[in-house]
Amino acid sequence: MAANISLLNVPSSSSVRAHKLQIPPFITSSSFSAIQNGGKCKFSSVLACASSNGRKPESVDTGVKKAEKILEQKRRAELSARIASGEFTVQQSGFPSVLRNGLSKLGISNEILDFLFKWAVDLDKDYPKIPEAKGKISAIRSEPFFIPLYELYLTYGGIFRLTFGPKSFLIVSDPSIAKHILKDNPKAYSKGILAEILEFVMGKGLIPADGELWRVRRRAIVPSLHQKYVSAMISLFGEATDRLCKKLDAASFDGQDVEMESLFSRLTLDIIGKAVFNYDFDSLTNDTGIVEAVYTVLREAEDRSVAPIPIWEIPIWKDISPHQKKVAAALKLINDTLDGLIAICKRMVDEEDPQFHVEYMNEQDPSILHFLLASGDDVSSKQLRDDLMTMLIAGHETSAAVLTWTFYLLSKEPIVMSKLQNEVDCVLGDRFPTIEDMKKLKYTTRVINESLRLYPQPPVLIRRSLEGDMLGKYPIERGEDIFISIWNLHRSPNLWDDSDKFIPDRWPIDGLNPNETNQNFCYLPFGGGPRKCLGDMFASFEAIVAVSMLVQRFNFQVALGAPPVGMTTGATIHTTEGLRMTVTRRTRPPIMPKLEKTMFEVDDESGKGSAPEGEPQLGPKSEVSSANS
Ligand code: HEM
Repeated sequence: MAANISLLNVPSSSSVRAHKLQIPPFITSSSFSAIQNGGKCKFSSVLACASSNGRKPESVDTGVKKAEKILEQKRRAELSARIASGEFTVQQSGFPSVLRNGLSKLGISNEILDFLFKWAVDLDKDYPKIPEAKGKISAIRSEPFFIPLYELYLTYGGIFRLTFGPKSFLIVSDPSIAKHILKDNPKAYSKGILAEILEFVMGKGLIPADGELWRVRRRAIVPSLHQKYVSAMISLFGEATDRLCKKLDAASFDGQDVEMESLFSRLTLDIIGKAVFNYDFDSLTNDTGIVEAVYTVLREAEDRSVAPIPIWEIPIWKDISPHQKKVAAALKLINDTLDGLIAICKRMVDEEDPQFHVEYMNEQDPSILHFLLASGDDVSSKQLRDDLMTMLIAGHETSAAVLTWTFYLLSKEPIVMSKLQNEVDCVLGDRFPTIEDMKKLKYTTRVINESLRLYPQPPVLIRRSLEGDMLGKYPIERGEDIFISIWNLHRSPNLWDDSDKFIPDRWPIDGLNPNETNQNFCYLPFGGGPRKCLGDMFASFEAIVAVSMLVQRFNFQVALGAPPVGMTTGATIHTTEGLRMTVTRRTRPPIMPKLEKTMFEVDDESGKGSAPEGEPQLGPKSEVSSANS
């Protein structure tokens, strides 16, 4: 997560979500308090209709596509007109942070620099100014926040300042600036608002943690996701997906439609529970107290992120509010469960006297928790719990969202679907996928690469500058809140041909697996630099296994009469009203095995699987826009 926080796909609440606020969980300022979501995304490329996936005659599909296009053009024209009319007004700002940077490097404290530079602002007139968009709250009402940011990006470019009343944010959509923040100078940035919001649930877990604590925890956790562990996870993914298939089988037999988003949320919860701390939520089968508790906490994180007043911080409130009491009870249940699992695992490790080595794995319990304890990880139970909770959230909602949007996209492109099914039939026939199949399921991987391009989870990354820095040609000062819009990077018409279209073939089938490095930071579904997602290979394989097994066995169509599939967001992108599909059993596929080349390789020193890096492949346009120019 998501910033893979999110939080937010609570199966029972998709209709509630539709009416939730549309700002990310990290924007808590009261200046945003008035932002309300009208409930439907107007971005027409995500409107689905029951006629997709070849269900109705071609002419209806074409008509719908035309209507969508017209709506999209109209919406864009309206926003452009508002920008032109001055609803967003360009202003100038900037700070002499080059000088400040130099003084900082000489060891002058930030307090002194802050004092000095209050008086020095006027000296800064020679520096270029970051374009500034002044926003009205109404401008981003009724849409997921990253959609208006996209429109503003088209107007203001790869870096601009967005000011709402007293609050201002830098919006970065330029690959070279994103690279600078994430990879070249990451020490100058913290997780900022994100850490503040997530504290109640993740504590000092790996996502919100900064500085030395983050370094120590990352060094301890990364080795646990070694190649052997990830390979062992393939059967876990397969077994969990098989349970989902059984559910779909029953629904298809009964002629019932299914809401796929909530099922994917349960699938990935079951997987991550086993993978991280060997706990079987079994949420695909049961609604136990602990599953409900997990969703209560996730929902609370979302609610807190958009609440106008942090009412939960009022000491007495949490004791008298029934809702806050429920949240506290849910958190306690999860924490107690995690403490219990840690205690059980500690006993197991004590009894087994493990011969610890780099690819250590307990066959009965291959979980990350077991690895950490066996490694002698010297950490408090509270820190361990925070890390486990962080991975639970990070690896749950992100993966669920990827599967949801992949099936949504597939439902709109029957040709892609049949090509995908063809590959799966050839590679798998009717058996479960194995680790060897991961490199053979090339088109499946491309489908997921492309889905991650169009629906990045999360759509923005959050940072706060810890010192003055240069972003492109612009100086910035300490304390700037920054959103790196992955959505904008992934959909930029300057960077991609047919940027809004779902074209898995844009990624050469025998090319390298695309990642931020070989795509020059135009494509960064797992972030980049030292804080890159550590579950990238885990998540990629999880998606490949789930997608391949599902399309191997079923055909999927958006259900007739299903509500349009709009977007809403916490940190990952959710649908507004779920993804209702009609699922039908496929006839047994023929078995035609073949295919050879490797798409994923083992990552060097970390021992963690990762996509290989290399020269840029076809994907983004070769021209990379830059705010430096
Ligand atoms: C498709 C699924 C996933 C996506 C799209 C995804 C995406 C991301 C992204 C973009 C980041 C960088 C955040 C930032 O720089 O602010 C991140 C970080 C992280 N992810 Fe993932 N993630 C996924 C699955 C997972 C899984 C399965 C796990 C755990 C097994 C995981 C654990 C983490 C952790 C712990 C971090 C924080 C790393 C750090 O700050 O050092 N993610 N993820």
